[in-house]
Amino acid sequence: MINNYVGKLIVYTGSMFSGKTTQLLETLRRFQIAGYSTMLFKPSIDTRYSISEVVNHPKNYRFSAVSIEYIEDIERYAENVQVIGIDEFQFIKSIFGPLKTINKLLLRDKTIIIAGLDIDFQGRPFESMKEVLPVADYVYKLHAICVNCGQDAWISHRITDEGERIVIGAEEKYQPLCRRCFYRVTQGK
Ligand SMILES: Nc1ncnc2c1ncn2[C@@H]1O[C@H](COP(=O)(O)OP(=O)(O)O)[C@@H](O)[C@H]1O
Ligand SMILES: Cc1cn([C@H]2C[C@H](O)[C@@H](COP(=O)(O)O)O2)c(=O)[nH]c1=O
Ligand SMILES: [Zn+2]
Repeated sequence: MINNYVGKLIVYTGSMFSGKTTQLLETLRRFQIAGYSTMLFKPSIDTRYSISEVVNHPKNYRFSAVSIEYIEDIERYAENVQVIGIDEFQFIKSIFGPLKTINKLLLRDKTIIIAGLDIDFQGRPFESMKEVLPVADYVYKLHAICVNCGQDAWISHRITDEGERIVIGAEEKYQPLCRRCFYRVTQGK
């Protein structure tokens, strides 16, 4: 097979439960079927469901993954890899800014598929996602279903009283809500 799909940046974003991880794993699987070598990375703080795998919420997709703290770590692992997946991109730290490494890898003809939250539980954009979204070749904004009204969800509403920005969890801590339901629930509007 001729592997001529190279050097593209693909981003899946949206709230929790919108299908970002499922799409990322399905896209990686398709590249594997097409004969490309792949490697998946995730932030080391994300220990939800599995330490050595990325697993989607319904647990019907799983994929072996390497835990990293910094985006710069990828260069060490991915020298001979054609397609790189990165889950929970919003939590991957960087020394020189995420674009430096991303651009370097793209210029080495590696295709990169990112899945990450666009905004946090208060609606503030995640900085690293703000950097990659405008420079991506393909951006897919996905939507969960608002658990209150069934519209497209916009935000991952935290239902515990934890105030820190990073709190790892799933449905026991977060609910996808549309904008209207979020403001009604949080500000009584
Ligand atoms: N409110 C919801 N809206 C849509 N999907 C939901 C919802 N709650 C649970 N799910 C499940 O979550 C899946 C998406 O999981 P996943 O791909 O891990 O999402 P993400 O990575 O965006 O959090 C859906 O296919 C569905 O089975
Ligand atoms: C909104 C929000 C989420 N998180 C955490 C919760 C989960 O562990 C991940 C998101 O996972 P998913 O695959 O997108 O469902 O992020 C957080 O720490 N802070 C937040 O504001
Ligand atoms: Zn709603």
